[in-house]
Amino acid sequence: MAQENSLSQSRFPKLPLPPQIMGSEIGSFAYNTVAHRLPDIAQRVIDDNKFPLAIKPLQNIKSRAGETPTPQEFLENSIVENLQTLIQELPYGKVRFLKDIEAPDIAAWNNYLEPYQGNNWLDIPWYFAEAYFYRRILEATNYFIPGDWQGFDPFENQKRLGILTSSKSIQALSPLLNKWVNSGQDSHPDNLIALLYISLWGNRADLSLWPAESGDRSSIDIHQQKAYVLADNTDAIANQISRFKDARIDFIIDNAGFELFGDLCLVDFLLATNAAKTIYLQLKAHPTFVSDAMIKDIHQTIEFLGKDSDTQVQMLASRWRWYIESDRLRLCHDLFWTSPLAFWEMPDALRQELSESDLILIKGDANYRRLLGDRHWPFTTRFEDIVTYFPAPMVALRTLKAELASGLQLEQIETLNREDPQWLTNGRWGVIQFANS
Ligand SMILES: O=P(O)(O)OC[C@@]1(O)O[C@H](CO)[C@@H](O)[C@@H]1O
Repeated sequence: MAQENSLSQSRFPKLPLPPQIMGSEIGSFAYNTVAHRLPDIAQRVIDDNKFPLAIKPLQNIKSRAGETPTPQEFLENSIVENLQTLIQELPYGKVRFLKDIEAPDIAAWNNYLEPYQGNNWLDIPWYFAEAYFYRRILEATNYFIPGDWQGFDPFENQKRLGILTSSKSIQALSPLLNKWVNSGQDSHPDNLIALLYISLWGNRADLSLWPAESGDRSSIDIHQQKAYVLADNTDAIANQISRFKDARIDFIIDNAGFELFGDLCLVDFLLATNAAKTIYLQLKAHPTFVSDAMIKDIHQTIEFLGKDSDTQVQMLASRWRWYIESDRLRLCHDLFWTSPLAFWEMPDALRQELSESDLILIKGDANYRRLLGDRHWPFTTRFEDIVTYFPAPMVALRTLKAELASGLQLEQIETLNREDPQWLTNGRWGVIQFANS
């Protein structure tokens, strides 16, 4: 039941674009991320993995003023030294072209980087700096280069710990989900709404902000959290989905770990009630933003759940495995999802594909930032007025972890500024916004 989603609509926002968020905004969360959080994340990559020590001390490359390591020098150098060089570059070093010429995205990335040559990490758009940073982590660890570390996920340990620390919540949720799924069609819309909240609050367990070792962030009281949803379109969303039969739904996934478990619970319900005939999970083509999920993370999560001691968890895992085997749950990845581009810069082929969807669910803070082009929109700007360019009806489920927002009321903003000054970045608040353009 694919509605004809018009592609003829403008593929760019209709509203004039406000300025981009820049790391150079001293005192901002963007500045703190580029100057402090990203170096810490790179250091954690070193600490979390047993990379080989320096094969050959980094040639005193810095003496060749303005030059950067050749691909061979990079290969001869150790992964640890590459990561340490990256740490030293942040934030006043110059951004440079990527060197891992074997990578499938090298031409695209070096095209993105062209206009920023000579800039330091603060003088480029914030989202660009983050996406580039995570791509530089893969260059440093030889992710795309044939050899011992090709295809190695440098965040694997963090992701694994992320799900291990959520076992109690997984075992608490599984019987509930199995009951709702087995009640099938006459399952009450309240169950769907509860699953939207579970998906939303799973986004709090974001490993780029809170390393897995900082403990279980998954145990939350869903309905008690309603008060923390600043824009809540769940009723309209449930109403729309209640009219679906055998629809196509796309889910632009965010993080692995407990967040992914919550997202797959929502997927399970949509498939079991036949609201959706097929669900496409849009996943990352390579590791990024520490915990962002790839196809392998889906398989590993289901495998992990299948080995749980609790039969309710085992039951749900076998059902999820069956959805994949019966092609009702399709795992897709695309290099656009790891690119630094705003969502309105999506390639035509991907845009065409997504236009076939009856509803697109979009998870997480980084994706929300890309929906808005990571720009300084007034927080009262209507969300649906910004995302008019999107090729299908969509729902954003986001906990606020960046200084950007839309669709809020002025009095809300004033109250939040007074009562919780860190409300934009502490992950305590969320939005569930629906744009049915
Ligand atoms: O997309 P997610 O996982 O919800 O959050 C990712 C993210 O919030 O992590 C950092 C912390 O704010 C931001 O730089 C980035 O937007």
